[in-house]
Amino acid sequence: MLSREEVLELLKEIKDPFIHKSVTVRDVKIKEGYVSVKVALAQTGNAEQMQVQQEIVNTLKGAGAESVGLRFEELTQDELPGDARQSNPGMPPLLSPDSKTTFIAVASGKGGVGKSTVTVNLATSLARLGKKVGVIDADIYGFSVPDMMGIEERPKIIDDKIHPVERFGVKVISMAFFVEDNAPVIWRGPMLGKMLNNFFSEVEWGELDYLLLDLPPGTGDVALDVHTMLPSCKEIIVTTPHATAAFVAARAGAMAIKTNHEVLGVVENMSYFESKVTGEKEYVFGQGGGEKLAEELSTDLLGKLPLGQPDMDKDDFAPSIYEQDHLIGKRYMEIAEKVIEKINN
Ligand SMILES: Nc1ncnc2c1ncn2[C@@H]1O[C@H](COP(=O)(O)OP(=O)(O)OP(=O)(O)O)[C@@H](O)[C@H]1O
Repeated sequence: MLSREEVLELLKEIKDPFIHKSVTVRDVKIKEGYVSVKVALAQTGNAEQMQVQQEIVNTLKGAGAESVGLRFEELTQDELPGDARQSNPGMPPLLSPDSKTTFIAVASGKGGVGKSTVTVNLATSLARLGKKVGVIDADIYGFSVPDMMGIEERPKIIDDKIHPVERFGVKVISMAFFVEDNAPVIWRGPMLGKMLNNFFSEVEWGELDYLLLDLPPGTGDVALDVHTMLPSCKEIIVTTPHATAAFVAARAGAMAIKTNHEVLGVVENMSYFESKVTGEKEYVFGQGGGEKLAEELSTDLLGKLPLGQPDMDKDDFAPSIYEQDHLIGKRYMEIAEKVIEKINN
């Protein structure tokens, strides 16, 4: 089994690509065959981080680690050599005023209401309608998009640019690509914004009609960063039909409105359960939340989605993507059409 000293010795061989010195190791934990390290780099959230990540995993596994957990943070300004301080990268083309991409943030008041499910299915439906679509999985506390879409590969790095993974015609970048082994990630406040900014500047998105962002639930740092970083972002708020859920979601909507983001509409998820045998609908989580929220935010209810799972026996299965001919898949197509219409008008 590797010792802490051996791990530190091995990591000395790995260089921080920006300052050309050994990477700064903040923490090493070893538990049986599992080695977890926390590393600080001059910059993160970019192609170079992914390369360092790969080097560390290969080195530690080569030396006998069974699995490797990695966490990254950035060196402080004081730790950086003078010439590396305060670099100002300028505005990425995707964010420039003549960018043709419409940003759509998908938000919710609380977790577990289906925000990520709505994001990936709306993205897939927009792609099915012939649009060029990207997704940023910015839900740092529960980056679930790759699993939901059945993505197993990692983005490729070509000429220092990260090329998103494409699935169902949707280009995907996820926080999950920047950690190994599902290690829990604890991001400090300012890093989140930087990471997001890098997702715009370091990723080769190509031309996009729509870029959807799966935000963390609630009205925390990342949600706020998105609001300030993307002044013309549109928003979709997801809620369940329960009155309390709608009440909490109203806060996310209020934040969008306060920062001048147009709320495209509300999606009510888990609206009811429909019996396949009798066709009877049961309103398991209550009723009326979506309507109430839409009214409160002076926007439209874009659709109501019943409870249901994708068909497991289909080809090209992904755990959370409904097929185009699935009852719920059809609902998503209708929502996607409404979204396009609302944006064009
Ligand atoms: N209409 C639905 N019918 C059945 N299950 C659903 C439906 N929508 C979502 N789910 C399931 O509910 C769970 C939560 O969904 P999801 O992860 O999309 O929520 P979330 O709001 O993004 O949560 P978090 O922010 O905590 O990641 C998942 O297991 C998902 O598969």
